[in-house]
Amino acid sequence: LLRWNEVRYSKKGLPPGTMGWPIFGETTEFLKQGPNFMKSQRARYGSIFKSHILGCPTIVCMDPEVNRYVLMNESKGLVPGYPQSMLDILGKCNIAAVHGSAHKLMRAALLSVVSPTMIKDRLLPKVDEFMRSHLRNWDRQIIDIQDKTKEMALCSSLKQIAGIESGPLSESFIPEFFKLVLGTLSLPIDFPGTNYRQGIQARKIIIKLLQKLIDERRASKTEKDDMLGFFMSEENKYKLKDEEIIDQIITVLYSGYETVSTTSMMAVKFLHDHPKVLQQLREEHLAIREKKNPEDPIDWDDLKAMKFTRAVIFETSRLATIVNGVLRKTTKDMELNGFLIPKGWRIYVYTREINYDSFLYSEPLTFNPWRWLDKNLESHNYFFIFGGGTRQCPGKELGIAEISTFLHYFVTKYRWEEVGGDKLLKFPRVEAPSGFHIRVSSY
Ligand code: HEM
Repeated sequence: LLRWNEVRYSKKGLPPGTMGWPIFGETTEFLKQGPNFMKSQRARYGSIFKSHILGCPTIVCMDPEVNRYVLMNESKGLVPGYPQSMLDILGKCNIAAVHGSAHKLMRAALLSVVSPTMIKDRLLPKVDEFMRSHLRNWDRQIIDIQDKTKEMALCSSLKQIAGIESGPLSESFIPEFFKLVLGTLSLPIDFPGTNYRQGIQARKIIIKLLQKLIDERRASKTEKDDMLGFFMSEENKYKLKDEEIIDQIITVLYSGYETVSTTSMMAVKFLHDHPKVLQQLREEHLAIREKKNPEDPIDWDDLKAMKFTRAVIFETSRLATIVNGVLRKTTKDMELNGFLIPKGWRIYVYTREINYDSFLYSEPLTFNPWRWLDKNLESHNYFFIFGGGTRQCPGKELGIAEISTFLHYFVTKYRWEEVGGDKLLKFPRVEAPSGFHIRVSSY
């Protein structure tokens, strides 16, 4: 079978590599050995090799220059290649499901609700208010910071999107959102009880809840200063249909959920392990607090002054590798770096190893936020922490604003120690399977 499968995919011009078993391919090796599988294949076949993972014939690309090319050249037939379950559950107007001019429109509309002006005037005040109340009463508690940062990412988004705070709406929304997330990561098997079916049902409920909200707002003719209010506003030049607005909202919730929460959790972990970094971070935040009354919120100028915080966030994302890479697929046969890639194949733009490249980052395994202050690393050509090219993360600054505000209140109010023994998995996702527990006390 192994041989048959190799012959089946042995088209001339394809990169070297192995295809594993029919149907399963090399998915088990990929998930079990993770980064080591990728590194050993690279050692054997070079930075571009073929494989069969997660149900598709795939070209894994670990070459920074070629990765950059793939990200910059969507128009040449390199469109997002995310799994079917994700597309079904996130909706047909979801940004990852649209290409060309439709993508341009959806992206521009999305960028307008997370623009610097929106963050400054409308979103940051909400984030600030949310973080204050979320971090209240942690004193002398043992908390699971993984749980708390997940709740934080979701509830902070709900507040920014539609002013949704604790109450009946959030109580019906949150469990459905969790089902939706699980569904997007499952095999598309539409059978009663499967995660996929539950995800599809959760999507329907979420659509109903959001549509009701839109109808109520329209009927009451009130204009709110949140993201939904901006999408619906007369002055907004992007006139989206209701179903498009709803898919945009689901996109914002989904894209900012695991990224923001995991980065925040890992920042807490690295700060705990590196007291000098924590000390400098705390000084930055105490200096901001000193100029304010206790009740004054974090504003745009404060955010801009948080230079070291930004460096801590980048260094956390780099060292923990919150995002291993992104997926594309070919819409036609094409040539890539001298190889011929058939139509419909996945391209795994695998960026993880770039984070540990000693040419870009000296002593790459050391947690050293100062490296981001010395040089302008954020604008180098292979900075892929937030993706790149036409689909570079539109929520980057909003995500950084949220994590910075969280860190502001966390490090100025509390000190903490790990309760210990909690395991952290690094691959395929950064997570603490049994939670990540810390003992918190007031500072
Ligand atoms: C630390 C936090 C974050 C990280 C590390 C991150 C990372 C990324 C990456 C790597 C991509 C590229 C995906 C691809 O090329 O297929 C991306 C795209 C995207 N991100 Fe983020 N993200 C973060 C926060 C957010 C937030 C808060 C939002 C909310 C608005 C958001 C919304 C999006 C959207 C909508 C896309 C797709 C853009 C497109 O297809 O044009 N992200 N993000």
